[in-house]
Amino acid sequence: MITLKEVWKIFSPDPQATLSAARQDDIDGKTLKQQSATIAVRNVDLAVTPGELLCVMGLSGCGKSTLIRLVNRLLTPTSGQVLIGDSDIGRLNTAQLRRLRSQDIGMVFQSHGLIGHLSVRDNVALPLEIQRIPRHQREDRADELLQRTGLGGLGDRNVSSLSGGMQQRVGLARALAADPGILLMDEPFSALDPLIRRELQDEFGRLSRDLGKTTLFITHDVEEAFRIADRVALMRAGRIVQLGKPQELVDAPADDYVARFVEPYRTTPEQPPLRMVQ
Ligand SMILES: Nc1ncnc2c1ncn2[C@@H]1O[C@H](COP(=O)(O)OP(=O)(O)OP(=O)(O)O)[C@@H](O)[C@H]1O
Repeated sequence: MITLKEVWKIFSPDPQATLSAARQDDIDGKTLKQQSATIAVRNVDLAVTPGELLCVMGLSGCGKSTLIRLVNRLLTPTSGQVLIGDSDIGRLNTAQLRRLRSQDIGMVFQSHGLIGHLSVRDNVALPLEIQRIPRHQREDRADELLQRTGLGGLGDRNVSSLSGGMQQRVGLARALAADPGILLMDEPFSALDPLIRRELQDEFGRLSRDLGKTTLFITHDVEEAFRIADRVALMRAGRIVQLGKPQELVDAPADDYVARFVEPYRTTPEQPPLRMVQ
């Protein structure tokens, strides 16, 4: 459903020159710095299968946000291909790209980008308004989604009067409004306090599966990834160092870095397995 093939994203005054040096392993960190170059995504292959919830996790600066922005073509790869279904999104024209973003992909970010002076219902219905769906139809759809996301009856409220957790629910309802097959979630729950965050993680995991969405979910939080993901990809310095089910990373970490990341989930005879490890 979402496929990345040998994708590189390089921020540099001369990305192609940096790319050819990096491909030959002919550039070190010091030179990159001197050239003000960053290899944000380094030769990534990744396939998110239909209906799967795949978490990309890693520390700050490892390339997670760059990766997700390549999937909705907010960024274009320096090299490589991004496919949605069979379609290479690098080849879409402006109208096709607009359709992809408004109908095929729903997005939720940490800063949800809701429109403060609109009601909750109008915020959720916005993607449908852009598609010129008649008012009563889009309001019915918004109310249905508000119900599903635990906000039933709040449609008339001003969105800025809601708590952070509730606003994130509105962002999710809005992302679902056009019934996209794909959800892109970039640290959607990071700003919330731990209790609300866990509640939303559980609800989101259920909802995403019930609705059969294909989800790419970015997080720096291993606990979050292990709680909701079917599979996780651990990124380090632009590379995916391991991709697998949470338990596979725990049982067979690819290297010391992965082992350190999943350390809290390794079991010892005194320590029973944690519930969230699937
Ligand atoms: N537009 C840009 N121009 C130059 N460098 C960039 C740009 N965007 C990202 N980078 C660099 O690319 C690398 C990866 O950044 P990215 O934001 O993808 O990481 P991240 O894992 O999402 O981090 P965070 O969790 O802090 O957002 C970082 O070194 C960042 O400074």
